[in-house]
Amino acid sequence: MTRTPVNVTVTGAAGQIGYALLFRIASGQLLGADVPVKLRLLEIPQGLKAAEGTAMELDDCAFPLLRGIDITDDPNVAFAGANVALLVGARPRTKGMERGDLLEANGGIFKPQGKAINDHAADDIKVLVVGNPANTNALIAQAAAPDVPAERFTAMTRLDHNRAISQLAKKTGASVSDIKRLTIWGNHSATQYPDIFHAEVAGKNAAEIVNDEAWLADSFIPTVAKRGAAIIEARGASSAASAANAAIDHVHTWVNGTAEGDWTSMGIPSDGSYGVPEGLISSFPVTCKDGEYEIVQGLEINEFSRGRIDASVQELVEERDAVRGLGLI
Ligand SMILES: NC(=O)c1ccc[n+]([C@@H]2O[C@H](COP(=O)([O-])OP(=O)(O)OC[C@H]3O[C@@H](n4cnc5c(N)ncnc54)[C@H](O)[C@@H]3O)[C@@H](O)[C@H]2O)c1
Ligand SMILES: O=C(O)C[C@H](O)C(=O)O
Repeated sequence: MTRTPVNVTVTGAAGQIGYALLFRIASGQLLGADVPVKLRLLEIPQGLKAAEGTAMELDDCAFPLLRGIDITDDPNVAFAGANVALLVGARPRTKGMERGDLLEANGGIFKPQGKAINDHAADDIKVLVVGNPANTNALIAQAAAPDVPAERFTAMTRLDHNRAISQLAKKTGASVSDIKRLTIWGNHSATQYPDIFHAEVAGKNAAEIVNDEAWLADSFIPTVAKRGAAIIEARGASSAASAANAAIDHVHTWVNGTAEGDWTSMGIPSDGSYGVPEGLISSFPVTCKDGEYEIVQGLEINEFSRGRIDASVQELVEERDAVRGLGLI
């Protein structure tokens, strides 16, 4: 355990997801059981006291891998030397707020954070945006960081991916570990498309096993795509522990790789693959190896999938055009 600690910055550290996330990072679940970490917690001034309370609890866990905790409300300090940044803090939509207002308010958060990452983060920085609207917030941060390779900015669709695996496991009676090669395409929103046409259940094609297009269209896809709203309805607050779990999964897979024969879903800048306009941060099937990801190529996209991918991508185009109109990118 003589390794140099990895600097992990978490924004919105005093929020619900932050509370579910920080203990898992400090215990080694984000990067590995032999990787020491230093935490940098970024909050707004009103959140600093609660973040200090969480830091006290982190101390009280006596995690062997945790080598320090800094708390700040200054992005330039929070991202100094950051190797991994989890951008969780965002402005939620409140009553009477239009979509444009939400994008503008989040631009006020993600633009300066992108600039601070550009100016102060470590050369190997990897960024995961969790705060909604995650794909477009990632685009805003990325645009403000021209010196950082664009592919280091990613958005979280791993929660959707995990939700889809769980629903498919229930439907087929398989265990979740038997399900491979599932894909979330598009936006982390109700237009996302969870695709089982290339997925496998215990080595057999999932769509053939299910063999029920009505279930796909009327049950599976809406259940996965609207799960976030269903959790809010049930809990009175948005998903937190499952979102933190997905953030851990996303970064762990990015850093440590996908299993042989499997892939995962990540919101990443498009290279034009599968007809998704270049530069949009959209969810794709990806494999990861040696800290890099690659889009899975050559999948045949049937008519059922094509229309759904295009609809979600169209929403991303509209979000991109809106933030462009606001001068945020
Ligand atoms: N991508 C996904 O799958 C997914 C899933 C669940 C939730 N989310 C999103 O994650 C975000 C956080 O959710 P939560 O439940 O933790 O919310 P929360 O309101 O409990 O916490 C957000 C925290 O961010 C802080 N914050 C606000 N502006 C900040 C800034 N400029 N810098 C640093 N901190 C700031 C707030 O003070 C607050 O403590 C929301 O946008 C939510 O919609 C995304
Ligand atoms: O916070 C939300 O709007 C929902 C969240 O993105 C989720 O998917 O659970």
